[in-house]
Amino acid sequence: MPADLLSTLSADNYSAASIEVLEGLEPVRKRPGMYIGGTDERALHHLVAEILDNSMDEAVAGHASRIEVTLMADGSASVRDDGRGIPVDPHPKFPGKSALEVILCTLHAGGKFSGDAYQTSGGLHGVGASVVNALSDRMVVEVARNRELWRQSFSRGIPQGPVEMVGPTRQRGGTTVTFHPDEEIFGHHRLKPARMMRMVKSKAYLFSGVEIRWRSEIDDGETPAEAVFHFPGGLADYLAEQLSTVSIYADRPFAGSVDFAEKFSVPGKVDWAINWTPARDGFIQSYCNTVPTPEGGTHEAGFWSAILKGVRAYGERIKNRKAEAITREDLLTGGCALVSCFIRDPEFVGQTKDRLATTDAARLVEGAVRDHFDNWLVSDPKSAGAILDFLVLRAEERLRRRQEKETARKSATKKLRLPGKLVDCSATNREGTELFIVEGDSAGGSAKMARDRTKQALLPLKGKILNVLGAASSKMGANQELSDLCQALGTGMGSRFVLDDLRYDKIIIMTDADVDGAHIASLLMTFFFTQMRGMIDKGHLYLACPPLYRLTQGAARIYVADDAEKELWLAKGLGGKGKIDVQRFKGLGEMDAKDLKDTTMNPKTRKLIRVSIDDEDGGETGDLVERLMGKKPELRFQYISENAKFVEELDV
Ligand SMILES: Nc1ncnc2c1ncn2[C@@H]1O[C@H](COP(=O)(O)OP(=O)(O)OP(=O)(O)O)[C@@H](O)[C@H]1O
Repeated sequence: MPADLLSTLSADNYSAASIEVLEGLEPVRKRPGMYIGGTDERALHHLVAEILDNSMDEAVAGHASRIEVTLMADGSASVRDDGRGIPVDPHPKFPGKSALEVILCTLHAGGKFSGDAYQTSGGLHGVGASVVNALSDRMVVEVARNRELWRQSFSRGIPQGPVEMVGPTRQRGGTTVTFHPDEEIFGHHRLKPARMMRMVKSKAYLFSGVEIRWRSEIDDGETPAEAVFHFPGGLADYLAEQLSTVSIYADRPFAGSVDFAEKFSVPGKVDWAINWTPARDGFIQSYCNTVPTPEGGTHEAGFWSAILKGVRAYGERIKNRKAEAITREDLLTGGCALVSCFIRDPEFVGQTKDRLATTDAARLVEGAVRDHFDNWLVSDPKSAGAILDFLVLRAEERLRRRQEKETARKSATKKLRLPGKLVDCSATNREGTELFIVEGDSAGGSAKMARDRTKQALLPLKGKILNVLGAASSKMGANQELSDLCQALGTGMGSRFVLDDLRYDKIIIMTDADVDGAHIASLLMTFFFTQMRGMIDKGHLYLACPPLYRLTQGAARIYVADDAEKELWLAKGLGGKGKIDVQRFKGLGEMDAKDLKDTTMNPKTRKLIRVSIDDEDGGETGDLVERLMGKKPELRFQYISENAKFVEELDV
């Protein structure tokens, strides 16, 4: 919504009384996204990570060696460790409250701030356990200390009584946290055995000093009900498992572990493993203090820097001048790496800790890995030579492509047989360009007027495209709409897909805000997911979010996305004079060019959703696409019955 409008709308009723102060754990329930990144399935599993990370911190600190994680039949999760046990004695600063209650019911309460109780911990904000407590309708914490068992129960962050001594126990120490995620927050999402077990297993790989026992009372038909994870081989084993089905360049990966105390006189260490394969795109999975950092950060930067310098130096050593051209981008093509560092006082971006920001981590990791890598390359000239040749080839390919691309767009537009209905943009290179795939010719009309002709291109599609799941490739090739789409994108599909040939930066699916529109968008996403997966992985695919209503009251005008938002504004008023006029857009074609531009196309005012696949996905997305879009109606039916609650909420 334009900013001037916003300000006129609510100037009158904004006063001191509008300023609320949320108390206790209230802010967590009000804005869960701020603490766990949303309320979706990923966020739900993040609750388990928070509790498991606490037990891992106990293990890494040398106080626990066994952790048990259980997914229970009622959807609760329980994490038990044999560590020191959360302190239960009265807290000196909160009279009448135990340390346990303070930890569970107060944000920013914890034992990891000073570094005395834990040297290198994944926890640092003192928030995790209380957030899980706030977002669970039931939580029970049991603590064994000095052979006494203590227990306290909570509901939605509120203690259901004080901590009580239940009786003697044979356990010397330990903590068991059992929680049931609140459906008010997470709706129909449930903890999934496969996803939980993957998380548990990866933790065991990250710290060989721990044994993690997994148990699930929920049977998903594929995940074992019980398993014990203990990996003395650490990351090298983890990488070998991940690359077990592809050919690799080095028989044994470049793997190792360096204690920072020995080299730099600071606490902490780094473990790593890397190998190259010609068979798939590379990846890096990084961790800091056993917390996954899917967005990377300084430890990853330090690692790549060591590898890059090592590869170039080795090239120089064996007089292969071409190695100078290798860049970090080339390392990642086929380079599969795991990096896990342990440092004191890590600085992460956000509570979900997706990226490490500690500057020093880059220096420490680079310094630790570099010498080892040089030695490894020299000690195994066969693997080193093969990897160097592979990387030089990748660098040459990249340079050739870049050269081609510099002249490409212009000549490609001439050379390529572009589909007649493509309304192309005039920019000569890809940067900043967008292709809107629009539903129907009429929508194409107003979009044509609304677009920025230098950067925004349009491809109107007629009706529904072919559902590619289960369709023979000959049928796909013969389908006019799909072949237009491929030509416009310039990339080829399936095994012939080449991401570098993509002619636009962003591909934006723009369909009506109704059921048909959603169906067309899902057919297109299925097509991209199965035939042009790299486009999604590299973040080029987006969904436009056209509004459903336009509300006008005198001079005030706003666009809203759905009925709930409409009702809200109808009740509140827009701040203009007279009656509120409601216009429902039945389709994009009904919007005039200005409406479409302001709400959906202008990069300054629109909202876009980026289509992405969860890093920890492990095939779940493919599975779901197959169930929903595949040829077997019984799978679709099964999904709908299992998720009936969700489906009831759909606007059909
Ligand atoms: N399993 C456990 N064993 C021993 N102490 C624990 C355990 N779980 C939690 N604690 C104590 O409770 C404190 C608070 O935990 P909480 O998860 O709220 O925050 P944190 O781990 O300090 O930081 P973060 O918010 O980054 O996770 C910890 O710092 C630790 O002192």
